[in-house]
Amino acid sequence: VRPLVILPDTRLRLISEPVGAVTDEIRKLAADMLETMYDAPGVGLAAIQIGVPRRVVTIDTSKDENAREPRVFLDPEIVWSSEEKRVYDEGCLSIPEYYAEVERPDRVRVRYRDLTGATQEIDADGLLSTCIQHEIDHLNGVLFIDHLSKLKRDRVNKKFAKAAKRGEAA
Ligand SMILES: O=C(O)C[C@@H](Cc1ccccc1)[C@H](O)SCc1ccccc1
Ligand SMILES: [Zn+2]
Repeated sequence: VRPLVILPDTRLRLISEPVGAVTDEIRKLAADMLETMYDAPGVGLAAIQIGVPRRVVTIDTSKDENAREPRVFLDPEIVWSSEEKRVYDEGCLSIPEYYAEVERPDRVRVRYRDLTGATQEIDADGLLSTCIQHEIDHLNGVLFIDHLSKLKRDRVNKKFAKAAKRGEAA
C-alpha cells in the first residue's frame, strides 16, 4: 500500500505523462494502485494519487468484496460524451472527508489500452461513467472541486492548507 497524495500537495496539479509501451514497471504500478485503492477503500484511483505522474487509472465499481472486478486503463481518453448530464455526490481520496455534488455527462465512451497492450473502447454509464471522468480529470491535474463554485473551492483549499500547516489530518 502506497501513501496517498493529499491536497494541498501541488503534485495533484501535474499533467501525467502518457504510458506508451506496457512494461513490467507499469504492471507493478497498476498492482500497487489496486492494492492501495482496495485498502483506502475507493472505487477508483489515478497514478498521481500515489505520486506517480503517469496516465494510469484503476477502477473497481463491484460492490462485493469477494467478487472483485479490477479494471486498469492506460492512456484513457474520452472519445464521446452524452448531452445528458447527471449529478453525483463525489468524494476524492486526495481530498478526504469532503463531498460535493458534481454535474458531468451521464454516459461516456472511453478508448484506452489494457495491460496486454490491446486498445479497448467501452461505453460507460452510472458510477463507472462518473468515476472514469473523475480519474481522467486527475490525469490532467483537474480535481472535482474545480467543478464547484469559487466560493466552495476557496473554502476547501483554505481548510486543507490550514490542516497542512498544522501538520495534521484535515
Ligand atoms: O479520489 C479518487 O479518485 C477515488 C474516488 C473515485 C470516485 C469519485 C467520485 C465518484 C465516484 C468515484 C472516490 O474517492 S472512491 C470513494 C467512493 C466510493 C463510492 C462512491 C463514491 C466515492
Ligand atoms: Zn479523486
